Amino acid sequence: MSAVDKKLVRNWVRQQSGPAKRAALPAVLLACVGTILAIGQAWCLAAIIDRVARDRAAPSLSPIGIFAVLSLFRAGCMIVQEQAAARAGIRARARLRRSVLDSVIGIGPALLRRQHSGEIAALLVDRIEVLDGYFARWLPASMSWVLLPCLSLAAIFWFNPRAALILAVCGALVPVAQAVFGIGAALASRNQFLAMVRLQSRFLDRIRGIATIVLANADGREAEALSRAADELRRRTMKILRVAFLSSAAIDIAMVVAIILIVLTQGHFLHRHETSGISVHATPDFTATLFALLLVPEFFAPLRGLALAYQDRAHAAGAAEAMHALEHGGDEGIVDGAGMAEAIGPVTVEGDAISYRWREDLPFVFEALDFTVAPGDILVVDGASGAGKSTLIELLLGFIHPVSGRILFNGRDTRAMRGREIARYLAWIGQRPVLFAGTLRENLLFARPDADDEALDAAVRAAAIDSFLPLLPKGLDTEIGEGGFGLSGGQAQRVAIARAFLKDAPLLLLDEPTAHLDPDTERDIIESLACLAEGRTVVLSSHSPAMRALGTQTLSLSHGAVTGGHP
Ligand SMILES: Nc1ncnc2c1ncn2[C@@H]1O[C@H](COP(=O)(O)OP(=O)(O)OP(=O)(O)O)[C@@H](O)[C@H]1O
Repeated sequence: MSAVDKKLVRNWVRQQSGPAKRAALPAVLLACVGTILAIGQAWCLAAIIDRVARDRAAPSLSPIGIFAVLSLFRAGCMIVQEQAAARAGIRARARLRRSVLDSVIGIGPALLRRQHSGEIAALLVDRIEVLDGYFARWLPASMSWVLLPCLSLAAIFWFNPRAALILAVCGALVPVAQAVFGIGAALASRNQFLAMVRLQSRFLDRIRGIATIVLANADGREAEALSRAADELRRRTMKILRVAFLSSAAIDIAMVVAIILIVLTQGHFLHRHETSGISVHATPDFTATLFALLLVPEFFAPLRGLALAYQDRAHAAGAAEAMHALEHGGDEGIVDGAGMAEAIGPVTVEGDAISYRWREDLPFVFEALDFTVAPGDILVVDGASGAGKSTLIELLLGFIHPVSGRILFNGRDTRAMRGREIARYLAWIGQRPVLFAGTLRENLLFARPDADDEALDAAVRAAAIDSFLPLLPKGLDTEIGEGGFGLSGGQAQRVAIARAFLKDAPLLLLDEPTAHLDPDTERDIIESLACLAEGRTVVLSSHSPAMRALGTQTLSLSHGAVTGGHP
């Protein structure tokens, strides 16, 4: 990562921390109350032991009663504190997931050209999930790791200044050790996450290509490669555990040293009794020393919490890096949301001197294309394989933008529209429609979830889905998609057509919709598509002569010229 990117990632973490810190404030306040209660508990316990050891008498009931009440309050405090921290984590993750999803949808399919789908899934699910630790543990710990030990230290200082000094010195060594181990933890955690994403992406790829692997007899080779990736993940996870162990051991050592020093410097209340072993020698320091010793774990607890949560911070930096990469390649040009509320009527689509190339080091796919498609027109995009037909359709979909020139919807530059607004104008049918795991009804309603039964029936009839509905075991409620009932290519294409009918958008983009169909099925599908195209603005790319016959004008990408006109 470049220095500029690192700075951007740091800024991102800071930005996220703002609202999350406010949400974590109740947890921090409750932690302060918990520490004050712990101080009271330590004092009661010291008083009880003092009375038993010094006076060899039964302890009085009042410190025991107070200790019990404080313990109850403290337990309640800890429960509420955990709940407050968890709530802050849930809110923050929901906000982040929403914003990442918005970015992913904003960039559209173009994202899949630069990032593996496994990586995107890992970001949306795993990376945001592990941020729970950042919001629920790291933020409260980082806000209170100085304050809470200071509260304990102040109480000890009041009764036992020498013990407070020892604790302050030992406590000060902990952040130094954490700084050393923290760098290692951040690096180890980042590497572990990268190894996990690599393993997930590999798995996803191989599952998708399972038929190719079996036919190529490559199962042994693939299993070996997967086992290597899994082993790398195991090694990196072990490294994280080692760093975490060392970091926790550093705190334990500081704590033990503090206890030994307090006992060595103030242990004169202990002496060996001639007959009964160790016994207590009454001194005025006894309660104060005991009080300090009892508070040592409390003093170190926030530092331990910070050390344990350090890994969560490292995860957050990794997530920030991934999210930054996502936002970095987003829709820079999409700015104004005007028009979102307006109803969408018929649309005239214009290409005004459009040029496009995929990357600066690649040649232009096409240059200075001009065309106008009015409502009722069907523009057939013509050109040999690789001439740029799908590229032009992607430009019209708004997933990519012209390098120069403009695409206008009713005279409005699409660059000035949000992705969601462009989406309202159009329906798109590609070569293979995506069927999600769910019922046929859910798949159809995907285009318009609020459609009523009447609209759904009309779309089902218009797309001739009713012709194969009786063959499905549960009609519209048959489970289809991944793991569900399989639909043929033609049936799946009908689902896409029905979705387009339901959406009722004025612009229809068709990218080789009959590419994989036999002539009979193609004829039926073309009939439905012709019906769908009526009165709409249509841009069509197809190698099929029957499909192209629907066109009212043709744009030849090899010559950059439009032929034909209104029918
Ligand atoms: N993501 C990409 N990155 C770089 N180049 C690309 C990318 N997608 C397409 N291209 C290139 O752009 C050119 C046009 O591709 P496109 O898919 O638009 O052609 P097409 O006319 O639709 O082809 P076909 O008829 O075979 O589907 C091709 O040279 C292709 O290699």
